[in-house]
Formats: sequence, C-alpha cells, structure tokens
Amino acid sequence: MPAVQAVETVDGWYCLHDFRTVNWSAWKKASEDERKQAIEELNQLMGDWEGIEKEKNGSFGFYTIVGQKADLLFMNLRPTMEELTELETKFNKTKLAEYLEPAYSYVSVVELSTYMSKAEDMENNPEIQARLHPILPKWNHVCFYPMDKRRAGEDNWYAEEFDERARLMYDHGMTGRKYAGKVRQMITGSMGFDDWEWGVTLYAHDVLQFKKLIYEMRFDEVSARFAEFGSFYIGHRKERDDLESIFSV
Ligand code: VOV
Repeated sequence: MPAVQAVETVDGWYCLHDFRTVNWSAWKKASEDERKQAIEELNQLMGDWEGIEKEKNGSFGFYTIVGQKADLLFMNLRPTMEELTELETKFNKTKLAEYLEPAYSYVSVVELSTYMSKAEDMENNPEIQARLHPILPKWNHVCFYPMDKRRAGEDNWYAEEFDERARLMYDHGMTGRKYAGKVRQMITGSMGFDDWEWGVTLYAHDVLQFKKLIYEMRFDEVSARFAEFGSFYIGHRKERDDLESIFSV
C-alpha cells in the first residue's frame, strides 16, 4: 500500500490537565490552622497562575469534577513543556497537595491541522495565533476526553487519502459550527506525549449542550467510522474565591 500524505499541524501552547481526588478523611484530620494555611498557599499559587494568564504567557482553569473519577481539575497552558513540569512540581510541593491524590493527567499541545488552510498562511493570521495561544474560556462547564482515530481494516484513518480526510474534517467542522456560542472546543494533540492521540476540551454555559454536540457528532462520518474515545470528565469552573467553600469540612 503506498503511503498517504500526512497532514502538517500548527502547534501552540503546551497543556497539562491535572485531575486530583481529595483525601477527605486525611483533610478532616488536619488542624484548622493547617487547613487554613494549605488553602492560602494554593490561593497564592493560583493567583500566580492567573498573573501569568494576564501577561499572556499562559492560561489557567480550575474546575470541580462530578462523579468518582476525580474531584478537581487544574488546567495550565504554557509556551514550553518544561514550564508545565515545573509548575506541576511546585504544586506537588504545596501543603494542600498532601491531601490530594492523582486521579488522571493529560499532556498535550494545542493543535490546528492544515486540512483547510496552508501552514504558512496561518503563521501571520492573528485569529489563528489566538487559537494556538488560548486564554481558557470563563464559561461555566468543562468536558474533557482523550480520543484516537481508528486504524482497523476498512476504517483506518491513517490509510485514507488526504483529500478524503479533508472532506471528513470539513463536515466535522460544519457540525461543530452549529454550536457556535454554545460550545467552545480546544483540540490538543498528544501523539508521543500521552496515551491517546488527541485531547478534546469543551466549554459550555449549559452543560446539556455537551451531550447534544457529542451525540450529533457521533453521526458524522469521521466520528462514526474513525473515533475511539477514552474516559469522559465533566465539571464546573471555579474561582479562587470558591476555595474556602470547596474545602470547608
Ligand atoms: C464546537 C465544536 C467543534 C468545532 C467548531 C470543531 C471544528 C473543527 C475543525 C474546523 C477542525 C479541523 C481544523 C483543526 O482545528 O484542526 C477540527 C479538528 C478536530 N476536531 Fe473538532 N470541532 C468541534 C468539536 C469537536 C469534538 C466534540 C470532537 C470530538 C469528536 C467527537 O465525535 O466527540 C472534536 C475532535 C476533533 C479532532 C480530534 C480534531 C483533529 C483531527 C485531525 O485529524 O487533525 N472536535 N475540529
């Protein structure tokens, strides 16, 4: 079988999704002073991350997660992967991290494909540059899941011709566009970085719109034939001001 043409990607900020579970029984055993100190320290660290976002050197989102897979999601974007490693280590050294257990993490980089436009035309396009270096939407709800494109028998994405893949991605984009103003998406590529090929992070004002969009997309040819999904995580955006109520026991 002759090789098909790969698609070039244009890549932006690196992204760490860091999911944690709170060890409530240990947290409840901590003294009130210890708890106060731990929350204050996290508050400061989150303040630093927000400062970096203000300077447009990265972005930060904090969410509570519903269901047993995790309790919290700390999401950071940075120009380099090393910065993510550093901030993760710093976070792990905080007092509060002693009461958090790792639930899941995902390492990826903001990615745009070049099925619709040439990479060189994307370089000087401010709209594209903003999408590659996104300030995470301050929308109420977040949905994250990793995914692959299938490579089995007749349904092998990596054996499809470029034009055919471009056609399928165009149709995919058209379905997505129906949700303008309702769902925002950030696609991060993770080949070589993590266990799946892409991370899908969605934002919505109304949580039900995630289900509507994902359901509708299941019928798009590209999802119906080629998509394989990992675990879904769903949650709600929180601010530093919410820390006290989240951790009050
Ligand atoms: C708001 C919804 C929305 C919109 C508008 C949208 C549009 C677009 C466009 C225009 C493009 C192509 C250019 C690019 O940006 O790369 C993509 C690309 C991609 N998408 Fe998408 N997508 C959405 C939403 C959306 C969802 C919900 C999913 C998950 C699939 C599902 O079935 O659960 C998804 C997946 C992807 C992936 C994995 C890629 C990269 C595939 C590759 O092979 O490179 N995506 N997507």
